[in-house]
Amino acid sequence: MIKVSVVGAKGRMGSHVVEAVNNAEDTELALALDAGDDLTQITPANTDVVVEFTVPSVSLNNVLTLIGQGVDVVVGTTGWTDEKLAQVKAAIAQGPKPETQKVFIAPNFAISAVLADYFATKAAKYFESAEVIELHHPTKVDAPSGTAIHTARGIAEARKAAGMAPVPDATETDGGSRGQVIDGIHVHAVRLRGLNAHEEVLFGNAGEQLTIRADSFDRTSFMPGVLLAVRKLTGDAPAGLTVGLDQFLDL
Ligand SMILES: NC(=O)C1=CN([C@@H]2O[C@H](COP(=O)(O)OP(=O)(O)OC[C@H]3O[C@@H](n4cnc5c(N)ncnc54)[C@H](O)[C@@H]3O)[C@@H](O)[C@H]2O)C=CC1
Ligand SMILES: O=C(O)C1=N[C@H](C(=O)O)C[C@H](O)C1
Repeated sequence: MIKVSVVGAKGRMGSHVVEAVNNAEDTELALALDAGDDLTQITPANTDVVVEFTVPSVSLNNVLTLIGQGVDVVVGTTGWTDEKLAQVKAAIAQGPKPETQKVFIAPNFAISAVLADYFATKAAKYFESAEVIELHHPTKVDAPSGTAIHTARGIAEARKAAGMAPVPDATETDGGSRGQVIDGIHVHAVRLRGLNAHEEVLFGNAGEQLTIRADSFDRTSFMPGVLLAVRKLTGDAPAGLTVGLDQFLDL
C-alpha cells in the first residue's frame, strides 16, 4: 500500500483527495493536515507521498518543508512562477535526498484540461490569433487560473518556435477588458456561481475559428490524475522536479 499524507485536507480539493486515497485499493491515508498543523509530523517513516492542495501564498513554503523532511510531493496548488520553481530545484539539490527526491507539480489534474492544453500547443502555429478564456467558481482566490497561465505560455512558445508575428490587435484604449497579457497571449477570467473549472482556447484566421474547450463539472474529475501522479512518484517518475500531468501520459 502507498502511504499518502494530505496537506490542505480540509479544503475543497484536499477533502476529495482524502476520499480518493481512502477508496483506492493501493493507497492508504497516513496524515491529513491543514492550516496550523506542523508539517514536520510527516516523515518517510509514515508517508511515501504527500499531496499538497492549499493556497498559492503558502504552497512554496510547504513544499520546501516537505523536501526538508525527505518525502516526495505531488502539488496541485497554483501560483508557480519560474522563480518559485527554481527555489524548489535548489531545495532538492540541498535537501536530504538530492539524487532521489521527487516533486511533481500539475496546473491541472483533469484529463480534459491536460488534453485541451496539449491540443492548443499543437494548433497554435496554424492560427494568426489566439486568446484564452478561463471560467471558474467564484470562491477561487487566484486569477487567471494556473491552467490558463500554462496554456498561454505553451501557445506563446509554439508561436515563437514557428517564428510567428504578435497576435493582431488594434486596441488603443483598454480599461482592462482585453484581459491579462501573458507572453503576448490575452487571458480572460470569468467567476460565476454554478461553475467549477472550465477553459476555452480560441484560435482565429481570416474566415475561420477553432475552439478548444475543457469542462470540469465536478472535483472528482481531478482524482484519477492525482492518483496517477501518486503512483508514478512511487514508481518510475524521474527524480527531481517534474511539471505537468502530460509528462506522465503517452501523448
Ligand atoms: N491542479 C489541479 O488540478 C487543481 C488545482 N487547484 C488548486 O488547488 C488549490 C486549492 O484549491 P481549493 O481546494 O479549491 O482551495 P480551498 O480554499 O478549498 O482549500 C485550501 C485548504 O488549504 C488550507 N491551508 C491554508 N493554509 C495552509 C497551510 N499553511 N498549511 C496547510 N493547509 C493550509 C486551508 O485551510 C484549506 O483547507 C488552489 O490553488 C487551486 O487553484 C484546484 C483544483 C484543481
Ligand atoms: O481553483 C480551482 O478550482 C482550480 N484551479 C486550478 C487552476 O487554477 O488552474 C485548476 C482548475 O482550473 C481548478
